[in-house]
Amino acid sequence: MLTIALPKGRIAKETLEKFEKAFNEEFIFEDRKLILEKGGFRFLNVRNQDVPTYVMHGAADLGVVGLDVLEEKEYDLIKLLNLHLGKCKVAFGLKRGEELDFSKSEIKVATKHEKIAKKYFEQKAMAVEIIKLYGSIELAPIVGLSDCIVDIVETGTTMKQNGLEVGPTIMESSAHLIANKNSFYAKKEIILELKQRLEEVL
Ligand SMILES: Nc1ncnc2c1ncn2[C@@H]1O[C@H](COP(=O)(O)OP(=O)(O)OP(=O)(O)O)[C@@H](O)[C@H]1O
Ligand SMILES: O=P(O)(O)OC[C@H]1O[C@H](OP(=O)(O)OP(=O)(O)O)[C@H](O)[C@@H]1O
Repeated sequence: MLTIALPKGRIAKETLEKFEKAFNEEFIFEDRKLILEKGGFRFLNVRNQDVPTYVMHGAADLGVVGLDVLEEKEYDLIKLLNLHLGKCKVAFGLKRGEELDFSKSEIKVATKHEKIAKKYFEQKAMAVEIIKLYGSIELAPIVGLSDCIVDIVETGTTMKQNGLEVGPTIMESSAHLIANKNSFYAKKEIILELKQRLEEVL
């Protein structure tokens, strides 16, 4: 049986809709149940950021997750299919009217995306202090916690309403179907069949 980790939260609804179309059946995790069995597949209801962890450890063969989370986890997983949902970018946010002061000996960056931010500054050979936050990232430069932020931008409204401007983009993101490498080679036929079913409803 193939096990697929599906994300809770922001991209849950659109993800379930894709699977509903592909399977031509309703997909509902009843009440507090975290497992759903459908058409010979087992679906897991997990936190968005935990999806790659389940797939990496082989507890799920496949998963659906945003590229931003995948990049942040740095796991060696197969990207099978772009589902073209949950579209956003990971970008800098700066106080309106300000620019990054590259002459500073160390730039303070508040972010949920620690590794993505660190890699960006490493490539530019710039010293950076990463301040890990778990939400409300846009507050950080306004109250002097950091010089800038690296965060998800979808419409840009949150930055705008908090006195920030969207700066350079680090990466574009959308939800992808991902696979565990061993599962992919061991269960290639069924995985490719599922991929095709999803492709047909995109
Ligand atoms: N405006 C947005 N804000 C946040 N994520 C967005 C937005 N637009 C699209 N996304 C995508 O949706 C994914 C899910 O976001 P969500 O807020 O549900 O989870 P999370 O906070 O990253 O994870 P968790 O629930 O595990 O803490 C993100 O990883 C990103 O790829
Ligand atoms: O560009 P926008 O359309 O305004 O969307 C971007 C905002 O949405 C996300 O926040 P979320 O709602 O997940 O809150 P949190 O990060 O504070 O948990 C993200 O971290 C940004 O703050």
